[in-house]
Amino acid sequence: MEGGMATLKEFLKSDRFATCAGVELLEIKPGYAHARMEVTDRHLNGGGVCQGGALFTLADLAFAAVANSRKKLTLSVNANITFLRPAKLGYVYAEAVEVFNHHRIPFVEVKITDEQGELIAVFTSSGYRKESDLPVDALE
Ligand SMILES: CC(C)(COP(=O)(O)OP(=O)(O)OC[C@H]1O[C@@H](n2cnc3c(N)ncnc32)[C@H](O)[C@@H]1OP(=O)(O)O)[C@@H](O)C(=O)NCCC(=O)NCCSC(=O)Cc1ccccc1
Repeated sequence: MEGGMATLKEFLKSDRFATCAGVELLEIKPGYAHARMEVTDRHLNGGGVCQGGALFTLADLAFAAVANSRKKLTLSVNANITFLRPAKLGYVYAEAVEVFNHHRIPFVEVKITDEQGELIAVFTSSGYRKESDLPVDALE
């Protein structure tokens, strides 16, 4: 990011691993974020379904968006994912909600669904919110 102030969406584009995996942030509001990723051939594991780490990466960026939507730098200190159904080729969506907006240790839940709206995975994470302000002036 050049010249200081930008949006949180632009700030998070510097997460090149997630960007390379095809993760796109669709919406960020205070306490809420929506993201998607297209599952392509390169996301598949040996079993022919979307690799778990790819789904984790989608959830991780959605976590980053919602946890940082308060404009204070917030990093994940633990994360858990439960895979409920296999994801096949096509879009998967992540809806992230800050369930507990604690000033220091917020808690976030991310639900991943497929194009049919079927629940694919649930990710939960606690963040650590630092005092430092993010160099952003808007969310999107
Ligand atoms: C940021 C912070 C959590 C805190 O930093 P500071 O404020 O400088 O403070 P300090 O490090 O001194 O810690 C204070 C105290 O807390 C303790 N403690 C720490 N963790 C734990 C624990 N899990 N469990 C128990 N205790 C823990 C620590 O030992 C210390 O204890 P002490 O006072 O000596 O007794 C730092 O430890 C860190 O970077 N951790 C790795 C986070 C990371 O890499 N996450 C993944 C990537 S981010 C992501 O996924 C999303 C994203 C993307 C893009 C943008 C944004 C987000």
